[in-house]
Amino acid sequence: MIPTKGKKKWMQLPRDVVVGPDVIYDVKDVCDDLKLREGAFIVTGQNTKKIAGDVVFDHLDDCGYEPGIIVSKEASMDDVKKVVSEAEGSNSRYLMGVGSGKSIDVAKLAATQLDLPFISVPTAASHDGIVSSRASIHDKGKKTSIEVNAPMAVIADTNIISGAPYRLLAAGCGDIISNYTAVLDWELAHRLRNEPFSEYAAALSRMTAQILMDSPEAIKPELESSVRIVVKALVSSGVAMSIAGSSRPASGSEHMFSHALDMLAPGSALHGEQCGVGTIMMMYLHGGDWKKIKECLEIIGAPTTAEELGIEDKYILEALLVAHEIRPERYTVLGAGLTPEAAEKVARLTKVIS
Ligand SMILES: NC(=O)C1=CN([C@@H]2O[C@H](COP(=O)(O)OP(=O)(O)OC[C@H]3O[C@@H](n4cnc5c(N)ncnc54)[C@H](OP(=O)(O)O)[C@@H]3O)[C@@H](O)[C@H]2O)C=CC1
Ligand SMILES: O=C(CO)COP(=O)(O)O
Ligand SMILES: [Zn+2]
Repeated sequence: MIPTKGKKKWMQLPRDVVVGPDVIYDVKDVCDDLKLREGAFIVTGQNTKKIAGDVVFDHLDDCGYEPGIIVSKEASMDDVKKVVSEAEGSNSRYLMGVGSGKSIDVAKLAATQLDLPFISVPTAASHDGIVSSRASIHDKGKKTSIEVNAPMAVIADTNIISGAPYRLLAAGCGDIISNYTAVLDWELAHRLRNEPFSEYAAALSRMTAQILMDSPEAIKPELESSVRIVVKALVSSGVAMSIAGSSRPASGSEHMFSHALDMLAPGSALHGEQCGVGTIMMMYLHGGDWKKIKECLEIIGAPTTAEELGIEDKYILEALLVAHEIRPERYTVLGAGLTPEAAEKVARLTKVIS
């Protein structure tokens, strides 16, 4: 991983970002460009194996690159260990995460532990983890966000991503829109706690959310152009995080709320969906235009209520109460925590709960 001590600034960015229809067949060219040939090890998911994992495997196999493949079921430390052991056993020289957020995170962390290059091949544009230098992994009953090496390349086939359930793309939009409150929280921490702040990272992150907010009607199901907009925005968010050297520009109080929900009501809603709903409420707390956020998510077709998330009201309220404890070192608008009355007020006023 990159050394970050002292005044040194070391930004880790992907070298190749390939976005477009059928770019999955460019995988060999990308590997060649990175001087990675034999010894690919593919980490894929149960559903995404057929959709993309096998395609990448066959393509590299036909080229004589002798790939290996493993199916990961969950983003857990156990799965990471399995991947590390199999990749070591087969003398793999680089890893590829081909699938959704789970497979990409497992491959990303395994590659970092093995000190091997990593290529991200997302089958859905559901959050900016497809390009970031973080991996969210379950360990000992808790989900932790771990710093890892950024992907050497991102190959986002817009045909494959258009074929994914629309819900995943709408979730990706929620993750992008959440940049607004993340940056507001960061500015607050800079003013109140003198936390280091990067104007460039903040501006890029805010602009990325703004582009989406300016034309939410451009995001529609099964439209290649919509996928292209969202993928580019997710890459841009990832770059903002790389410039900052942390997830600060894209993860604030709304992400803490989402992380709290992951613990209280696991498996109910997608990361980006929860972040979108969190953004509505955190924008209210910031005194900003939360109605515009809600309206934009509604146009896209992303959830804006507890019911649409499939989460009971009581978990929304509990998550609001514990969110500030998720990452105490990251100061946000939640400060030292909301009172139960304040939590209920924000959730009701924004119509997240009824
Ligand atoms: N590293 C980071 O910076 C970040 C990581 N995360 C983490 O990522 C994970 C969530 O990722 P997310 O992608 O939202 O959800 P999941 O990884 O849970 O994937 C959702 C489902 O969609 C399926 N799927 C994906 N692509 C397609 C497709 N093209 N067609 C049909 N089905 C498809 C997956 O299948 P399959 O079973 O094959 O995977 C899976 O069943 C969480 O663990 C979260 O903590 C979230 C944000 C940032
Ligand atoms: O999801 C992220 C940014 O969108 C990553 O943020 P975390 O550091 O909170 O995991
Ligand atoms: Zn996120």
